[in-house]
Amino acid sequence: MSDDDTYDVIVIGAGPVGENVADRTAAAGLRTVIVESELVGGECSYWACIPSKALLRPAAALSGARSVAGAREAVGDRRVDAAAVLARRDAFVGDWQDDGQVSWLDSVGVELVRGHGRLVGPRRVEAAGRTLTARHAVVVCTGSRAVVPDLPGVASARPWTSREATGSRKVPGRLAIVGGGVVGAEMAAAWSALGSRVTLLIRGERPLPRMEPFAGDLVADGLRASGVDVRTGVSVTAVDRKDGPVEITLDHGDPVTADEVLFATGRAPRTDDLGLETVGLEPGSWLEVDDTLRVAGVPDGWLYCAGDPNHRALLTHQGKYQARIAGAAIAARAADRPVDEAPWGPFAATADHAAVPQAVFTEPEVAAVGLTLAAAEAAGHRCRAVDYDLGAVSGAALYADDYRGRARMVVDLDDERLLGVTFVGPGAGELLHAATIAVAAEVPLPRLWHAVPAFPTTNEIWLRLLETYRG
Ligand SMILES: Cc1cc2nc3c(=O)[nH]c(=O)nc-3n(C[C@H](O)[C@H](O)[C@H](O)COP(=O)(O)OP(=O)(O)OC[C@H]3O[C@@H](n4cnc5c(N)ncnc54)[C@H](O)[C@@H]3O)c2cc1C
Ligand SMILES: NC(=O)c1ccc[n+]([C@@H]2O[C@H](COP(=O)([O-])OP(=O)(O)OC[C@H]3O[C@@H](n4cnc5c(N)ncnc54)[C@H](O)[C@@H]3O)[C@@H](O)[C@H]2O)c1
Repeated sequence: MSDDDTYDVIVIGAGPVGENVADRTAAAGLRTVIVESELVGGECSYWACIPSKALLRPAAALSGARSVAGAREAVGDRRVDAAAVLARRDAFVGDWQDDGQVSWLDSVGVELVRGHGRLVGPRRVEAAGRTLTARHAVVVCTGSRAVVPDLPGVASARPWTSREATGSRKVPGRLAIVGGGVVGAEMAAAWSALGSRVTLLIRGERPLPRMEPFAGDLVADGLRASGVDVRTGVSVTAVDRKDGPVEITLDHGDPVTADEVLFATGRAPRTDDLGLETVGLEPGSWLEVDDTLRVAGVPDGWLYCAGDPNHRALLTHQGKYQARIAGAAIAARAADRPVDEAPWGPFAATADHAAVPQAVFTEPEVAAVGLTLAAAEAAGHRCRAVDYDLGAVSGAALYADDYRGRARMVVDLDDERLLGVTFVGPGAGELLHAATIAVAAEVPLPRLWHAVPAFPTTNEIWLRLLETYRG
């Protein structure tokens, strides 16, 4: 082992989360190396958040124009220009080249090793033929991959996963999507707008099952209005592709024929080929962490995990938040400074439990933070849901003719603070951060009454919700 191979911190995986951990530890003066097997920037930059939103935005812009008389006449019933949308997506992913992100790593003083990283015992990582040793911490930031269910015929059907759904250079004539989670709903919206005839196959009652039920219902209405065949309560039993299209058999109802089938059926942690067994952990498992992001059950506390593989919240912004906390904790422990793990302190990822925001870029958009009513009740809170028609707010009516949307806040009746907020409607994503602040800061409702929303913005929904609560 040469001194060159000894670092203070080794980060495995250079997605947004790994990059942020490495940035923090390097900034704290710790010699940091990051190991990446594919592209620096990770799934988020090349096959997930960025390309999916680049595909969705042009259709939303067009709908935005179409929803306002005066602008509507200018755009008529034109569709998006698919070639231009795909070219814009390609630009956002830098044509799947990571030079820009590699230069950034260089600029913040983080060393890059290209190759697959694998633990080979406590504090040791093998990558690119080298054995790297960490003085203070190894951080697993390896993300997640799509799970395709093991159905008859699935392998030979060459299904799409989120990678092909965000990266395809061709618009399939007919696209079937299995799974009504966030990927399924967003990709149905994107490809339908690009010209595919989309069938969305959902085994539950509605899309977005983890959100408030009205959110899934409004999204299903929006998808249907844009031409998507949304089928609920159906399960795929087999898929079959010979040379041409793929045939999808359902447990009941007519089979579906499509040119491509996307499985948007959830994620698995990329921890299966990581050498976890060499440190007493189960390969392929989600890694349980404490609030400083240290992996449970590892003696001496040198192993951390941030982002998707700890299964707290599979979202880029939440993983980056964990990265900031983990980076601070690693730096403090390395310097023998005390690490106060109290909730909401600099070393505790408390928001993971109480205030995770998410925006879903369907039409209408869904924006939610904290608990749904059902989740709040299941957690034993004495609570009340306050609902309001978002379209009845002046700002919304000005924003779009016939604005359709709904808002809900879930109030904890014992201490009069917000447990969760959901907005559904055009542009709802941009309303979310005020709600995140109110939930994370536990702002008492009597004080929120003094936060006056500007007129006439859609944010006036806050006033209407509070008035409704007060009665
Ligand atoms: C279609 C889609 C759209 C999404 N849209 C959004 C969105 O709009 N907003 C949002 O917040 N979240 C979104 N997400 C979720 C988001 O992509 C993930 O939460 C995010 O990518 C997690 O970041 P990460 O750094 O943990 O992992 P990743 O981005 O997956 O990065 C992990 C990196 O680790 C590397 N790696 C893995 N194993 C090894 C190894 N053994 N050695 C070396 N390198 C390794 C990988 O190559 C990869 O580069 C979306 C997900 C999908 C699938
Ligand atoms: N805008 C965003 O924030 C955004 C966008 C996309 C993805 N993401 C994140 O990425 C993660 C992955 O998203 P996802 O949609 O792949 O996963 P998910 O777990 O959210 O949804 C998967 C859906 O597929 C269904 N499913 C599973 N197996 C099935 C089967 N055999 N047949 C039919 N349906 C089946 C599940 O019931 C679930 O509703 C999520 O945690 C999500 O939060 C976020």
